[in-house]
Amino acid sequence: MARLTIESLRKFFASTVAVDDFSLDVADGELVCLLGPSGSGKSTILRMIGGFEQPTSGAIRIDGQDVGRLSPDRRPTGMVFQSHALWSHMNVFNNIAFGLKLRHLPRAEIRRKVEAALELVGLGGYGHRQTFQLSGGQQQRVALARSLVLEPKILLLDEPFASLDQHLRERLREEVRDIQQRLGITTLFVTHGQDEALALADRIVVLRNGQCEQADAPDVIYRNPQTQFVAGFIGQMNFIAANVEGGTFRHPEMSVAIGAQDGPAVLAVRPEALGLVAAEGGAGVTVVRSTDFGSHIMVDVELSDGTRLKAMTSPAMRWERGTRARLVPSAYALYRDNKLVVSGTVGASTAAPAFGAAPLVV
Ligand SMILES: Nc1ncnc2c1ncn2[C@@H]1O[C@H](COP(=O)(O)OP(=O)(O)OP(=O)(O)O)[C@@H](O)[C@H]1O
Repeated sequence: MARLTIESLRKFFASTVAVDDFSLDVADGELVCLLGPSGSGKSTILRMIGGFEQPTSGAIRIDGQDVGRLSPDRRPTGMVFQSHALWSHMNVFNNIAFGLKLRHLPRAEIRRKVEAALELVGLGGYGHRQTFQLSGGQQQRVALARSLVLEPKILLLDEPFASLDQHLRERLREEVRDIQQRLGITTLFVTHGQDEALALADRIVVLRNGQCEQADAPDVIYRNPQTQFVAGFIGQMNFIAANVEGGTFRHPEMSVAIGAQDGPAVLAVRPEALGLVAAEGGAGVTVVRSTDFGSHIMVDVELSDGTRLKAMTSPAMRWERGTRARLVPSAYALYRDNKLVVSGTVGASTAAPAFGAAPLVV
């Protein structure tokens, strides 16, 4: 087990700022997911930790030791890439044994460690296979075993399952979580997939333009997003732009007493916190689509200004296209210039936003 500390990391590629003043502390045995859109700097951060890219500035410490000047093979890190890059001229055993042979371990010990690693990734008895005889998922398992057999202090996973189909990806991520917990290995996992991050992580770091937007436990990221970007990036979110006037967010179809300063703002409401009631006399919003997911129905509605929103309703209610409805939000967050101003539940008094203290946006 090991602790990873990243201090003010920066990486420029000519005029491109890939990583911009990024700091992070990862505790012993913690699994942190780096999540963000394409080009937000996730892989570059991982590659700098693994030693495959030199930082422009900043420090990377593992258990307090600055590893910045060490080559990848001298760092206590193991990295698994999206493309497994197994050596095709070697069988599975030799692929996994390669790093141990470089360390000149006795043959019996190499055999014991390789077999243990194969068992760990569910490939016991596959040592003699050639890599082309393996499925994509099995090849990624070998890549994982090849890293784990070297007993790294820090495991770095760069979208390791991105090339696999959804079903296999879900299965392998459960297995990785299981192995990671059994070994208690400190892990950084890069992913595009919010579901993957929500399912796997002890903590999610949401990146944007090389900077950290928010680093928190998955439930906090989902329920209490501190920026409009995070609110829109994780899960489904409705955004409505309007003015706050006299302490009330005023949109023709949705007014919420909000206790924020007057001025333009964006109200965010999750579909599960947006209720619909039938509107009388042609007032309200218009139902444009209703999709039955079995456990719930997702109703798309259109506001008078053309804004489309999603409301999650119970299967007991049917909403035909063209029906008029009134919006009843139960929880919201208000953002201004990307920053959270206030969040709350409708009808309850609104509190100043503070981690843990602010009402949840559900
Ligand atoms: N070797 C390189 N040379 C020049 N620019 C690079 C290089 N590697 C990355 N970049 C740039 O740095 C930025 C961050 O890239 P990075 O690959 O870290 O993003 P990412 O979040 O991992 O993206 P993706 O999800 O698409 O893999 C991007 O603008 C990218 O074009």
